Amino acid sequence: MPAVTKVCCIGAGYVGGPTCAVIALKCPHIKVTIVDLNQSRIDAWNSADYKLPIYEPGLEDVVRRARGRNLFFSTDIDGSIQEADLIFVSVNTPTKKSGVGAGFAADLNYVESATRRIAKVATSSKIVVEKSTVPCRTAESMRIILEANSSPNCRFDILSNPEFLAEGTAINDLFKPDRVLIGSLQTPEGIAASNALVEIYANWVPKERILSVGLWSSELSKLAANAMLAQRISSVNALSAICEATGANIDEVAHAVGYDSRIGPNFLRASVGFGGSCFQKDILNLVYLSESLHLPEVAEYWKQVVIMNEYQKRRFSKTVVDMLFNTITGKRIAVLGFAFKADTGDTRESPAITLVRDFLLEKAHVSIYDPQVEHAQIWSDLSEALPLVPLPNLQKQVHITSSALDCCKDAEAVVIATEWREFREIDWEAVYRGMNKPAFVFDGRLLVDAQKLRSIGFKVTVIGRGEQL
Ligand SMILES: NC(=O)C1=CN([C@@H]2O[C@H](COP(=O)(O)OP(=O)(O)OC[C@H]3O[C@@H](n4cnc5c(N)ncnc54)[C@H](O)[C@@H]3O)[C@@H](O)[C@H]2O)C=CC1
Ligand SMILES: O=C(O)[C@H]1O[C@H](OP(=O)(O)OP(=O)(O)OC[C@H]2O[C@@H](n3ccc(=O)[nH]c3=O)[C@H](O)[C@@H]2O)[C@H](O)[C@@H](O)[C@@H]1O
Repeated sequence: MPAVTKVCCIGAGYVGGPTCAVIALKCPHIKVTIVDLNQSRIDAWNSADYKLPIYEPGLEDVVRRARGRNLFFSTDIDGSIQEADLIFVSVNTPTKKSGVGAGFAADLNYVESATRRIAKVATSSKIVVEKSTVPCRTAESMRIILEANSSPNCRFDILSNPEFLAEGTAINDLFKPDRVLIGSLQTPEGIAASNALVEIYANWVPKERILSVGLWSSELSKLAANAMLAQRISSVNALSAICEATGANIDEVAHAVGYDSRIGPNFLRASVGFGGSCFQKDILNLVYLSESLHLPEVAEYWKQVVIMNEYQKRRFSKTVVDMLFNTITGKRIAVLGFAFKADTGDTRESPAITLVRDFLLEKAHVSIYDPQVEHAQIWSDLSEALPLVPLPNLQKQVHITSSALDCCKDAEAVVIATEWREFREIDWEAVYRGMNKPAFVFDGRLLVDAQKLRSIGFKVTVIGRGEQL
């Protein structure tokens, strides 16, 4: 099989954009075109002042170095498919909202329409790479669609190459991945296609970190990795509830447990709950897969990870109400952070949305500050979370500010929902002066120095710490 010289990536989102921008940077001999149906997203990727559609540390530098050289962003999907030797399908795979499997199964509509587009317009053979996270055996459906619709002189080899980057550290994760996973059919053609993709990554990833496996193992490994990561967080969050009830300290417990080299220290940070577009969706996907395979005990096991996460969010918002003398009606609650984690402007499944919704249902006034999230995104998320509340009513109850200090002014309580570093460094004495008394801080991210805040006068509650106030 000849070496790949032209790559197309369908889907210019959080994964397609950074992943293929890095491929372009590291492989100057390959032309990479990232395409999307969404014109405004492509315009943002092409913007002269590099106001890119996603915030990701280091991304702008990568795009500056490669864009116009061998990296292009376009809405000419057909043209880009036609010229490419290898096509990444990197479209969204959200949880289905209706029909069979609603609330659990992945909605494969976008994957299917991208696949059908490839089949329709391709005039030469292609390697088609599943980059999106998909249920096990999706590659089989893609193959059937491609073979049934393509012209006779086109051959399609399908690979699975799931992405493991985390938002906020995407560029570093892509530069130095723990591993690159490539799944293929174990036929001579499948292995040749896999080798062609290995050659691309080998431009910067050590070969021993590029793992070649079977197609179905690759698809399942991605769901498994996310499920096991989320499981760690739900485990530590379950323990945080025990800590609060017993006087133990979750930091100390996680540290002690993580010291065991078999367990390891990472991803044991108690929080107000995990968010992000993937953990919940991928676990629900695994639950659905298990149920479809008539494995109800396995399905129940994984479902519990999501149930625990919902419990943690509810538990936290209840603590706020309980501590504020069992009512927050008419009180102002300042929510610091709206993104699902620090260093991203992404709010998908952010725990902050659930917290704000809970506070609004308790008839509180809520101020929100996040250094990266667009105000329009916050309104859209809250409108979706409270579909029965018209936007003008929402706007009477919610106030979005452009600084942490403004956000906290006249509040009864500050709730830390995202671990932005700047929240640790704000002038807490000034915050205290501007608040109603008693002034409460609820730290859902183990971020602040509780003792220091207490010495200023705050009443501080930290997730997973037995000692309160
Ligand atoms: N966000 C993340 O950190 C990670 C996401 N993933 C997986 O990667 C996949 C993509 O996720 P994101 O990039 O976050 O989604 P996204 O929603 O940010 O981007 C997907 C893009 O695909 C475009 N699109 C959809 N159908 C199309 C079509 N037929 N033709 C052209 N463009 C089309 C959409 O307009 C959108 O811009 C998902 O399966 C996700 O589970 C995997 C690892 C990390
Ligand atoms: O498939 C995906 O989309 C990606 O999902 C996660 O990446 P991401 O969601 O971007 O971010 P994480 O750092 O994993 O954080 C997820 C959530 O868990 C929370 N978290 C993380 C770690 C921790 O110890 N505690 C904790 O509460 C974060 O605050 C955040 O809300 C995985 O880490 C990636 O490997 C994977 O590629």
